[in-house]
Amino acid sequence: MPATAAPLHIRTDPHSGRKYHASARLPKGTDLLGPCTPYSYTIWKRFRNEVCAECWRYDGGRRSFLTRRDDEGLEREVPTEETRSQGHRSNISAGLWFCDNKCQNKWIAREGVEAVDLLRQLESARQKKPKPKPKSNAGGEEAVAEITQGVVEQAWDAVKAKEGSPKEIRRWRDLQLEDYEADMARYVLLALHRYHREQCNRHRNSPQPCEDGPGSSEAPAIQNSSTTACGTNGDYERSEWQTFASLQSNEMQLLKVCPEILEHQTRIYQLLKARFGSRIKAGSTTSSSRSSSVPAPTPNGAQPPTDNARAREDTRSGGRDGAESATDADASGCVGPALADLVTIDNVRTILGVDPGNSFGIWEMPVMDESECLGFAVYPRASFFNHHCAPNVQKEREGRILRFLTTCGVEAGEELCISYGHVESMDLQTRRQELLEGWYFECRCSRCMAEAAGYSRT
Ligand SMILES: C[S@@+](CC[C@H](N)C(=O)[O-])C[C@H]1O[C@@H](n2cnc3c(N)ncnc32)[C@H](O)[C@@H]1O
Repeated sequence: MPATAAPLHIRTDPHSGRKYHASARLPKGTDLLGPCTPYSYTIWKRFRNEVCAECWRYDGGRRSFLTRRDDEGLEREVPTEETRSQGHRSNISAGLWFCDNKCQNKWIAREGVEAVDLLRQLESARQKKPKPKPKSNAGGEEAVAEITQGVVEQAWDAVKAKEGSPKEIRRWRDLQLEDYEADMARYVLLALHRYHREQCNRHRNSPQPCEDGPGSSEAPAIQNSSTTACGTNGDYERSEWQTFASLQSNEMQLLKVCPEILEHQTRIYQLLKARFGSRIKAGSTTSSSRSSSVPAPTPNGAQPPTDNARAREDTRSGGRDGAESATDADASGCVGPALADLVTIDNVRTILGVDPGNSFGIWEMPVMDESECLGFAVYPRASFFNHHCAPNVQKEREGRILRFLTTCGVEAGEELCISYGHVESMDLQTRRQELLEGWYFECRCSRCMAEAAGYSRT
């Protein structure tokens, strides 16, 4: 195999979707994707003060190694009137703790310093005291309403119908999110912010909308054998959003099991829309477009396209409902579509729908039965690995980086699979049940198929 050839490629199967296969014979220990970094993540509130936001170090609850907080110690511009009016308050923490300034600088270099302000604004909407849970009925079990696709669409249509109303936007801006909602809202906001930065970089690097790139086809091209498939440096040059948004949505599967999450999801959207996605200013009665009527020049001096020339992008390449993209400079100096344009119901549903079934738990290391789950993260290209109950690939976490290594020699054409959970030692029925409940699919790996065929003959 030539040194630059990709060790794996994607094939699609009618039963289990996209999956990786070996492009050539691979020895044990082959690094399949290179170092993968997450597109977005969240650390649960409970662990926020005990985990480094960059390297995810966790020391059993001790926090003496965490010496930096948010953007503390960094030279920052004084917040503008605009950021202040949007809720920036210096006494509100963004909920980021770092081992040291190295970790802090790394996080800020990747996410952008404005991400700290965004998280601060979000944290100001976190409920200070959790509301007492409503008392359950006599049997102790809450009645769970049946949920259908129609019910879900109706709920979102009702939200959509109200989002043009300044009165509703003012009400949504004042929503106080429960911890689960605020933690999920952080994951959504970081994904939107990253997508925004990708868009800005594309505009900066090419004035024409970019049609190609590794994520634009259904099966992303894996360019290089071991160093850049997931990428650490060039992440923003290629549109990883397209890969992220193409991941299988498990929205309905999750809501069928936990119907109460629908209300959490709509509240998350309402808050994000009101605080980050609305052109309606608090106190105004009309919806206005981007405030400046004079478009800012692009960095190369050219005038950006006028409103009429604004490109409408397809949703899978720019949001499922095709957010209209503005191309003037925003408050952070970013040239390209505004973050506000990306806060759409379809984008938020896409992001929330990707978590169940695709995200990787951030487990306390070394992973043992009693390890804490500190949060979760989505690594778009890594999510194309299918599950096998006798996997030939194992994942290794080093800080926030995941690597995928073959555990044995693999023949050309053979499928490359990881294990989604610790199900290998269970019997067929228990394994299948676990995977159905935790990951929403009936396992059709060769081990399960062979065992099932054996059982059906006896
Ligand atoms: C993380 S995704 C893997 C990528 C997925 N195949 C795709 O096309 O996006 C998990 C989904 O892949 C499918 N899948 C993964 N492993 C499978 C297996 N062993 N048997 C059946 N379906 C599987 C299921 O639909 C599952 O919900």
